[in-house]
Amino acid sequence: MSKPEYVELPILDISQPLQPSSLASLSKACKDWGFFHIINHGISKDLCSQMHYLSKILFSLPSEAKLKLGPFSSIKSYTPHFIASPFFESLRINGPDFYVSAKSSEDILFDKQNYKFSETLQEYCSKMAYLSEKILKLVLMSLEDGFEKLFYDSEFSKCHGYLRINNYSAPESLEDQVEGLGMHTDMSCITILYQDEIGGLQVRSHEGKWIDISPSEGTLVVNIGDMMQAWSNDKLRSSEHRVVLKQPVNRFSLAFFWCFEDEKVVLAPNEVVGEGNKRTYNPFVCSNYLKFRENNQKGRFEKVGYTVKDFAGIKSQL
Ligand SMILES: O=C(O)CCC(=O)C(=O)O
Ligand SMILES: [Fe+2]
Repeated sequence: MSKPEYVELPILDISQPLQPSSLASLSKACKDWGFFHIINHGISKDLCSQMHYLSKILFSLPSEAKLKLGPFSSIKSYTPHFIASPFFESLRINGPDFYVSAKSSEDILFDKQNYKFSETLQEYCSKMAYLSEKILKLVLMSLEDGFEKLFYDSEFSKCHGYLRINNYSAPESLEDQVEGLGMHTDMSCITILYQDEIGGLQVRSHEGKWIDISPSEGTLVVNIGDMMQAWSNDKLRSSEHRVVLKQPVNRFSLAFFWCFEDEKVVLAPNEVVGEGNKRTYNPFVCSNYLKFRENNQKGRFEKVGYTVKDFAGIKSQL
């Protein structure tokens, strides 16, 4: 397999108003890669360490305990190994009341011990929800100055978030490169990702090359999801990405997805399409796309019509 190349994605200091040059690099990164980094985001190192600590406790529970939250339980917050990959398992915490969601899993997982599980998750998720709103406004601004004022309240004020705590177990053999999470696009508007220091996240270039998105302390990764790609009439890119496991160690990540409400009709406003440009998507209801993806989950991404383009894209007539 050829060595992945390197891409320099912008690192935005989001504690400061963005300068025109940063907005320009954000705009380019969202169009070319759909990925960028943020720093000074207000998520402390301490909070990330606490999340890591809780994740270790949670995923080291016996399978029987975790499966009480599994696909065949009423709560369904746990995805066991062998669904996404043999190495991947995750726990989902839903908004808008992250505390209640975390507590319902906590009560089933742990007897009476108090690890401050739900409090910590609530703190992390509410900070992520706040950050998502802020970043979405910057992304709108990067499309065109004034779009955040024009569209944020009317189109994005009912967005909601959920967190996936992802655990990748250490592969035994590294002879072939091991896929921890196969190629996919996110269904969100945007995703904010914390990855530990192990590395392995890769984004696919337009030419189909896999490029490493290396971890860096204090930095979060942001990526554009399918909903924003459709809403922006393809001006923002929802890139395929995956996780490869290159070291014989456990890997941990936190993916926070900021999504449209289920009943939202996703349709790029005329101003976003721009005069003289063709629409690239038919309008669709958000939840119908989510169902479409669920039904295709077992299909191989490369072979089966699987993305928002396959679902609602308008085929160009050549
Ligand atoms: O674990 C990672 O770094 C990426 C996870 C991811 O892409 C996802 O959960 O959608
Ligand atoms: Fe993803």
